[in-house]
Amino acid sequence: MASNCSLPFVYISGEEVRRLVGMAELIEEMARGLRWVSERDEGGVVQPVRTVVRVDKYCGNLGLMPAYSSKSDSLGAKLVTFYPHQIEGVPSHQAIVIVLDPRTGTLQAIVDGVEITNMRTAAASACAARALLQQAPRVLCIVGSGVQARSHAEALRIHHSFSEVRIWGRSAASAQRCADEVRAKVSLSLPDALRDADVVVAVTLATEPLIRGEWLKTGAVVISVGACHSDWRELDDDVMLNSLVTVDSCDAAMKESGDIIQSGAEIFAEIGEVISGAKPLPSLSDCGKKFLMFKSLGMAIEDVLSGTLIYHRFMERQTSRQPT
Ligand SMILES: NC(=O)C1=CN([C@@H]2O[C@H](COP(=O)(O)OP(=O)(O)OC[C@H]3O[C@@H](n4cnc5c(N)ncnc54)[C@H](O)[C@@H]3O)[C@@H](O)[C@H]2O)C=CC1
Ligand SMILES: O=C([O-])C1=[NH+]CCC1
Repeated sequence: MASNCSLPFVYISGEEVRRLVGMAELIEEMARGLRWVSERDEGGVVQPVRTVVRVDKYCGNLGLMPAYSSKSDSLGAKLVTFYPHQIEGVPSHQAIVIVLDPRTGTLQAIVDGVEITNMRTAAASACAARALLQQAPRVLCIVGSGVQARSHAEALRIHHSFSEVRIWGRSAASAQRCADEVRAKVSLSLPDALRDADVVVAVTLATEPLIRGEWLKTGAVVISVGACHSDWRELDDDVMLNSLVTVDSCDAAMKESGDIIQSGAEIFAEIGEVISGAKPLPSLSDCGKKFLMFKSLGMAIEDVLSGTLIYHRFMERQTSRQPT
């Protein structure tokens, strides 16, 4: 705890986050969190829908995301900024997660929130893919080539072995860099990238519909991670109205998801209800739909469960290194 020893709390960097927690275990942690959220009072999660402070002068946003879980006894909050038109070299999303002692309210840790956001978002998507896929998938298409594209390529491969992973990005050079890093192929045209894909992950900063239903294979699982404002879109009405729609949180979706609000698509369930078995998936032909989709907006509980797990790991390591 060298650099932290004079503070009553610890600071945990992004590099340490990566060392302390793996994607596979975070997937299971997110599955618990998603289930608890959907169990309402019984699940013991308290989390208001994110408050977003708009910084219109700079086209930025500051999200405030507090949460408590009585089941895991975790209390904390994330502060996240997202600046879609970011300047070169500055990440579009920056964050810190604070971990508090739920018994006293005392600050225990400030954890780098960038790495937590990257990992927990992809881990939640991997839970959703596992819950929604009806058969083993072959082709994964990732639309977008930023940091979430990379973490999703890692997380989705944990439970599924894709024979092909495709990346499409607005900039061919950035798509190529991303594809090289994650061992995937670049597709230069979006319809080609989507053709016959079993799983489609949309991780862009698009504000207008980008993915069209006519380009998707019937039965595709679509995971939409971007478009977190009521006036932003990533998917067209054809995708939305022909999908069996699941979300991380109904309350958040009805406030923040432009794709859901503007298309008028009905929400079938929260993904936690599918994971727990409370809402079994109907067959697509029975419900007259073509696609299954998960709309992820990101929830505070995902950050607080991750931050608490990382904090406990960090403290265990410190204790085991203390001279006796
Ligand atoms: N649901 C959740 O829990 C979370 C969602 N997000 C969202 O995921 C998305 C991706 O985030 P990051 O990878 O961190 O961002 P990033 O800045 O690293 O990457 C964004 C990608 O979107 C592309 N892009 C920007 N505008 C576009 C457009 N009009 N059409 C097509 N592509 C476009 C960029 O070229 C880049 O490849 C964002 O919308 C972000 O807000 C991020 C964190 C958590
Ligand atoms: O959950 C999250 O951290 C975010 N969701 C959209 C932008 C950031």
